[in-house]
Amino acid sequence: MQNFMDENFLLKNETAVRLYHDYAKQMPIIDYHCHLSPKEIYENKTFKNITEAWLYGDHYKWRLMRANGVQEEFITGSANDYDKFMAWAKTVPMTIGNPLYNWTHLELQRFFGIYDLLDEESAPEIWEKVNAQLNSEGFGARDFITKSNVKVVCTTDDPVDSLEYHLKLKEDSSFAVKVLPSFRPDKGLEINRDTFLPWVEKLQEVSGVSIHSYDDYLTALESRIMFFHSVGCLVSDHAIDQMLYADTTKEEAAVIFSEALKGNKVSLEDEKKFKTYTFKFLGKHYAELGWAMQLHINALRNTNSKMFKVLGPDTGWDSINDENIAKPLAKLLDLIEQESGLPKTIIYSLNPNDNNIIAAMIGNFQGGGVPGKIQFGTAWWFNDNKAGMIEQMKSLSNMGLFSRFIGMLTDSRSFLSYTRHEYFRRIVCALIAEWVENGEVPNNIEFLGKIVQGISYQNANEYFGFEL
Ligand SMILES: O=C(O)[C@@H](O)[C@H](O)[C@H](O)C(=O)CO
Repeated sequence: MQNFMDENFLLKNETAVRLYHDYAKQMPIIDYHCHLSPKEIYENKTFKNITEAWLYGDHYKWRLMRANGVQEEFITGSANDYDKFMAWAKTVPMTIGNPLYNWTHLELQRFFGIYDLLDEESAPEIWEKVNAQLNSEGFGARDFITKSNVKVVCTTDDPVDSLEYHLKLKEDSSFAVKVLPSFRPDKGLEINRDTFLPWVEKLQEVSGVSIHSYDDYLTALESRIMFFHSVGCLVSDHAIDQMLYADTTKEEAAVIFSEALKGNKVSLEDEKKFKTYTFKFLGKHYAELGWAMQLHINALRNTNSKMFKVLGPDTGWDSINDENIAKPLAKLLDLIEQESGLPKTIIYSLNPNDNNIIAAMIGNFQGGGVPGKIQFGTAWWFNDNKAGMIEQMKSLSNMGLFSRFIGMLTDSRSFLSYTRHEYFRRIVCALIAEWVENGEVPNNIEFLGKIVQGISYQNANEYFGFEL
């Protein structure tokens, strides 16, 4: 029986052990999609206690605490930080089988040198030990990033954002890590949401373009793309909760936009047309600038209306959508490919039933001399666990090139989440080692080690052009 989370955690045979310890472990991290605050990075935010670092924004933990019967007061409510930590500590033993059980202990091990199991009994001492470290030198936001050997962080940013802190970080030679914005124009595409018109107002203000027409709108969007590019942006990101497509023309999209500008809701068919044409426009500009375009498809967000009113988005009330994606996705990719050529594109679906659809789809649009140009994105959110990662990687390897996979990201709001890359790398090494043990893959450790280092780091460096 294997010891609990020792140095060979998840590594079931000698090949896996060698691949992880001799090849994967030392590779730097490129976190090309996360929700960290550039302000907190710039200010090297410190954390008064482990509750602030762990529980203030992590809806993954919040969901498990709720499932464990913890009252909301001890999750996002008015309880004090110690009581919230105790509520999480009581929940942790109940999370066995969930990745948070392992992530929690990995974070205690890697950042605080604590190898005890976290539970109600050990919590008081762990609270003291961790907080003593958090309140000492070297435990700020920047320190967690540099200690994790992170070379690039791509945050998620609204096109109307000033990028004030990215600009400040760019000028700060004391911090060698690249902190780059990602262009996430969701509010500018969701034409029927109440956020649309206020966002257009803000776009008008920050771009200096008076927006009276769809042409003006596209001009303003382009100006923000160029601004983001000037700050170092190389990635865009789109939450496509429902994959939509409709044949359309710029003239049709312009009429639809004008209707929305008057404050009118548009039909679903017109929403499809507006989104299709605007995506075509965006994809063209992404391709021209060498950006990668991320599509995060099939999330079912804010399902609990009562709690959405209280807590807002990204607070643990989302789940997996089951909208069909194949045809509208293929049509959109084909439209952009025909018109301007697709940008580098990374496709994620929150529904693992879409794994084979995406793994097959990406093969339809590879080319341009770019290895892995169209990527099947790593197991996302509810799939960010051992089974979900293995299933995604098996689909990819069954139909595409696993060796060209750009690998893991944290997608997190916590500075302690970089151990997710270790968790992922261990799973990659175990999967390849299983193929070796089965005689499916030659036991050439140098060759396999090179592939592991590609998936862990080098592929992403080359793919995004970070030039590290
Ligand atoms: O980018 C998204 O829309 C999701 O990743 C969302 O931010 C979600 O709250 C999340 O962080 C899942 O890991």
